[in-house]
Amino acid sequence: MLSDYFFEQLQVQFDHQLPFVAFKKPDTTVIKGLLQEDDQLHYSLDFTESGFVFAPFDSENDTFLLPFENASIITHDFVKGNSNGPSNHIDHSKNEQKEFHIDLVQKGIEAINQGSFKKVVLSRCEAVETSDTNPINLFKRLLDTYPTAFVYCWYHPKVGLWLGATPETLLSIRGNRLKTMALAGTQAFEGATDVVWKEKEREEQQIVTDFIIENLRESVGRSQYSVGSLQSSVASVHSSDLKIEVSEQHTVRAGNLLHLKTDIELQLTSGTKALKPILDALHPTPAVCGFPKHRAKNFIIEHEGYPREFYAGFLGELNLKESRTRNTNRRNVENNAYGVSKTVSNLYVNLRCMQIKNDTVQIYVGGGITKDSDAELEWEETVHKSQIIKRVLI
Ligand SMILES: C=C(O[C@H]1C=CC=C(C(=O)O)[C@@H]1O)C(=O)O
Repeated sequence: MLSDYFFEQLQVQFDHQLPFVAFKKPDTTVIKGLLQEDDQLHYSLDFTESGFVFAPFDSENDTFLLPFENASIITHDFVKGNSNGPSNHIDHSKNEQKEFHIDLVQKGIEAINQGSFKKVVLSRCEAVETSDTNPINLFKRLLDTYPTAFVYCWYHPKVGLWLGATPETLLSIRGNRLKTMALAGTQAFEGATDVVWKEKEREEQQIVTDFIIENLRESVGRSQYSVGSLQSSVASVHSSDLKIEVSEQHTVRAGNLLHLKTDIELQLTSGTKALKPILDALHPTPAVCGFPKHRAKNFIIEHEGYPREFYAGFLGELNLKESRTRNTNRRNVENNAYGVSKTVSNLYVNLRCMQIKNDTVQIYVGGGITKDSDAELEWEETVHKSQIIKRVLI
């Protein structure tokens, strides 16, 4: 029984096989739903459109859009329910899966040793049987279990049904402020976050940070950056000399896992706001693909043995017009008359996700491979990651 009206509307939309997306951002308590009134497919061609974007791992494939102007927007205040907690789901990853993945990782390490690339992210897709594939129930369980993730449910009858709870932001732009992150390196969370990281994970994450800085520098403009400056005050920005602020590597928790993260921010100048060059330069980052990008991507497409589709793609609000009152100080009556309008994009990397197809759940999980990887441990890492989704299955 779906008692809540918000969730009932999603269910009706799904029953009528009409497109919708529902999502909650990590820093909010509001769940938003966009319900499209017909089943027409819309595309994003150059990221100038306005709507909820759903982009694949491989940018050669179509990027879909649920345009704001074609959707009814509904919202709901998130109140944590009691549907989280260990599920009854029995975890038996198949042996053939393990052999295939270990073999794949070994091939990746060989290619690295032969100088083909420095890092590659190798993944697998696991089909899991569950007694409840209702997307609205699964969405509710994801919301309850992962309150600090970007949690979503995306459906289009002509494309498919995807859900996830991702810890990774690809890009967030609010007005002139651009924020992103390098997230990589994994260990199991065992009660403490002040853990020691091995050189392998530090290097794997540093590759992502360096790639993002270098590609922002090229796509946004000439820049300089300083490590560890995010806490300090922002220096004044010269129009032709962008300053990229980069935090130290630090540990963050995502469900049963810990990752290494670096926050990266910069101020855009007018004339550098087109999203396409930035997204083309960044996506897919070495957190989900590898370095150098094209060689790693070719290796993935050739060897993984399944199409990633939207796993490791990105999704979120694109060019949303946000209006705010400039000044809430009652005495400053004159300024109250002016509203401030900003264009906002909040895009997330589609990780810790599942696709529901023919009443089966397909879980997508991967991990970064470097010269120091151990194939057995890389397999274990994907098992840990798969538990994030399995925890909401019954
Ligand atoms: C590719 C995935 O995670 C990425 C994000 C964080 C840590 C990762 C890692 O340790 O390999 C991956 O780069 C995934 O969850 O499928």
